[in-house]
Amino acid sequence: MNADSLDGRLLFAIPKKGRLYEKCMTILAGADIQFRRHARLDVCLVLNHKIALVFLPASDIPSFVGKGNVDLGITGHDVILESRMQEHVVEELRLGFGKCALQVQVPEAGPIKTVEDLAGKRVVTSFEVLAGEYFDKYVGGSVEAACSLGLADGIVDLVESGDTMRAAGLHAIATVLDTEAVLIKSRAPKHDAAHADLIKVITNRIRGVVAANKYVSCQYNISRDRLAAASKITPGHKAPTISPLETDNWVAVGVMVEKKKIAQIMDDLVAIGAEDILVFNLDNCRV
Ligand SMILES: Nc1ncnc2c1ncn2[C@@H]1O[C@H](COP(=O)(O)OP(=O)(O)OP(=O)(O)O)[C@@H](O)[C@H]1O
Ligand SMILES: O=P(O)(O)OC[C@H]1O[C@H](OP(=O)(O)OP(=O)(O)O)[C@H](O)[C@@H]1O
Repeated sequence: MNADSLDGRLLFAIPKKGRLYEKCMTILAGADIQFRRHARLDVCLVLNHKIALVFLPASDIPSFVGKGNVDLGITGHDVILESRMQEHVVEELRLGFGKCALQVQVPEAGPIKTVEDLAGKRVVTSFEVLAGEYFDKYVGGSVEAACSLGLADGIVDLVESGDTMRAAGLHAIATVLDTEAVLIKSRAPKHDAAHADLIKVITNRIRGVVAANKYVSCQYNISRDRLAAASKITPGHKAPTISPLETDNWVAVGVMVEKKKIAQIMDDLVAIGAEDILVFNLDNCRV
């Protein structure tokens, strides 16, 4: 591929490997961004849009986007702050995956119980900026946040399930930051005029895919006299869709519900007399 073939294309940076990679592939498929990535090539043309995907390490994406070398990117919120690019990028959309927390961890059975106990001690981390700022605030900068291996009294690292931390005999004593994957664009884009519309289209498509992962469609029957109670349990996105049934005083209700709340909501609906409760996953949506 020569540089000419990128002419006029929106450049979209995607993590080339690691924790965010697979989910990014799902998002791109959901947004109908079609491509064929040839082995080992880190730039690839999108077949059905004037876009080229640029596969980069997640940690390099904020500065590529911030400096306007690429137009859009997906990376972790933590990585943006760690590379001090928050002033240079706009976080357009939280993507609902890559959720984890940057935590201060110390040996479970050791003497250190609080962040203050780490004063004057040695902390190892690859998040020098975030850890450095955190310790400046809490223990007056006397903790050395060194990005190197070696004997340490504590570490600052990402925790999702906590398995890695527990396997190492550590436990968390403080959270520096909660993070998730985000869609970012440059605050000072080089090609904004030409690409602004395409950025809007892509952002809206991805917003639809993310919402479809977050919500389910729920449908149930209930007697009309209990409709007010039911509407409190499932208010819906704008309002519930109510359709009459061919039976006296019964209605069918259709609503969107947050996926993580659906089990409790079904319990609550059954408790007020709802019947025939059906729940459907969404493939895609615009809300
Ligand atoms: N356990 C995890 N659970 C959820 N998200 C994570 C987890 N670990 C990392 N992330 C997110 O993914 C981003 C990239 O992390 P990842 O470890 O996949 O990078 P990587 O490209 O493999 O880098 P490296 O292996 O060089 O550290 C992190 O900055 C964070 O936002
Ligand atoms: O709480 P957990 O679910 O165990 O996840 C936390 C681990 O995940 C990340 O590393 P990853 O496994 O992505 O590999 P890395 O060390 O190459 O970054 C992070 O650095 C932790 O080590």
